[in-house]
Amino acid sequence: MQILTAARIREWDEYTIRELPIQSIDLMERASAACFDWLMENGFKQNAFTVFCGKGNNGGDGLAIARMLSQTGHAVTVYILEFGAKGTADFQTNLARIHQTDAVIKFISTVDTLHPIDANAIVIDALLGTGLNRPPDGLTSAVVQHINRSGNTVIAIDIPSGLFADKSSKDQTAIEATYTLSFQCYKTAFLVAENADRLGAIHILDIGLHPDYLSTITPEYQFIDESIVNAILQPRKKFAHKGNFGHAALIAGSVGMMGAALLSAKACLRSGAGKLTCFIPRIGYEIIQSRVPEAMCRIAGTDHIGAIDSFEGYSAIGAGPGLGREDEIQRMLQSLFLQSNATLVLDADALNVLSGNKALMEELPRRTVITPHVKELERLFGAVSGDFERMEMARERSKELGITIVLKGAYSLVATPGGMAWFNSTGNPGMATGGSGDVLTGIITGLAAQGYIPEQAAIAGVFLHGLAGDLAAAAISEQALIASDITAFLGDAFLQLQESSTGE
Ligand SMILES: NC(=O)C1=CN([C@@H]2O[C@H](COP(=O)(O)OP(=O)(O)OC[C@H]3O[C@@H](n4cnc5c(N)ncnc54)[C@H](OP(=O)(O)O)[C@@H]3O)[C@@H](O)[C@H]2O)[C@H](O)CC1
Ligand SMILES: [K+]
Repeated sequence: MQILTAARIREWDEYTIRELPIQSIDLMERASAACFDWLMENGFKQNAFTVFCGKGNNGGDGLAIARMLSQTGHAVTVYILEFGAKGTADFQTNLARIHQTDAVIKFISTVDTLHPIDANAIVIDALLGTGLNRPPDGLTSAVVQHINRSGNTVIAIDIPSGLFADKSSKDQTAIEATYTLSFQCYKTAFLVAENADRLGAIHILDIGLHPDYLSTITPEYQFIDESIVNAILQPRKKFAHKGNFGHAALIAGSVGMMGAALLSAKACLRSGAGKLTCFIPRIGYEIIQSRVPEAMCRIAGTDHIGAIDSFEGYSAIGAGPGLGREDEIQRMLQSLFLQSNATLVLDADALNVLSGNKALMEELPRRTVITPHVKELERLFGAVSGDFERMEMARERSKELGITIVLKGAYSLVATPGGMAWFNSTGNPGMATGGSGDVLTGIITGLAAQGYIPEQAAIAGVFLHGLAGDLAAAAISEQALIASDITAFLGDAFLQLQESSTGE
């Protein structure tokens, strides 16, 4: 699924009106009917409604929905936010149409005309949509706060009023919706943590915008879905041998942190790598040898990793889980960057070492994937004011350094050197648990070892990681999920992908 900016959505609207063709008012009718149908199919058949409308097309949608509700016997009160200016043409048409119904229509022109909302009514928020061009203030802000304070169920049309579709709305007054019914595609605003309290449950409604438009644009953001991952992953050939699937290496673990190495190693093997060598300190030798018999072990250092003589012979090397931050580790990473031709996957302490020595960043090979969480990204590249700036920073640094950046979060973002950014669509809060990141490092390393280029390994890796987590949560709950369950369900994740590609 595409994630489009407000400007792109407007273009898509115009393209549909021109090419389908369809009249603008009929497109509004379709959008409104999709909302009305959703309300009828999702438990709101018996309710009374209070509909708040602005005078743009979002308000036009609100009026059309109100008409449909009134015509089907619902008690409907409509409040129109009135600044004296005329509404859009489609708003005006729908205003004329709603006068033919029993809906009660009232205007809000001052704060004094704000009346308590009927406690039993479902509130429809159609004040402002993707046409928002400044933070709400004055009367608009007062109406938004009035709705938020009511405690009623609030259903936002297209986007909670007061939220920008594609930039930060932090500290701005905005509707806190229970549900958001949005048209056709995700907006970036739906994917950032800073808006979490405003969006409620999001439902994307198909309003039949012309699909051909999408082939005329390169969107800034995309969702990673099954079809994208299936296009990346290749089936294993009948006469293949383990040499065809690469040799992965993991540099991980230290005293007290061998679990991180273990989690990465198992996930790496379960991702299909042909062979795996683990570079570990002596302290972890028996642990890895007995718990992951499929992996080979090379000892480097005693309590933590020390010098490694050769990085040759590996198609991908993952470094970071449970490493520690000793000076020797910094020297080891420096020689890794200089000597290895493999795809590198850097996480956790490898990133902390990089943050402590920014000069080392200049030496990062271009075939590197880094997998920071929010704090690690800021330690690497500097503080930001919010989620949107952070995403932009990931994109910029990815282009500048020529590396792939996986910014981990509820919707992990994969920023690629070509300037594209991909949001992951799988995963759940149960995965916010120790070791989950180590599993991801193992998966991406395992995929890269098989010859997938860094950005493909990152895109397929985050998707598989999230999907395995979703399957694990479905089986044992989000609460009980631990990182090794993600690895345990990787097989089911691969099977689900295969089924979706063969249409079984
Ligand atoms: N393709 C689709 O998805 C369809 C979307 N539809 C609906 O249309 C809206 C977008 O409608 P639009 O008329 O472009 O914009 P809005 O209704 O969001 O806003 C209208 C005007 O409001 C003014 N504005 C902007 N910011 C503020 C603010 N902070 N306070 C007060 N007023 C504000 C601004 O006008 P100004 O002259 O005052 O600058 C806006 O122009 C979309 O969200 C969908 O709901 C179609 O119905 C179907 C297809
Ligand atoms: K709205």
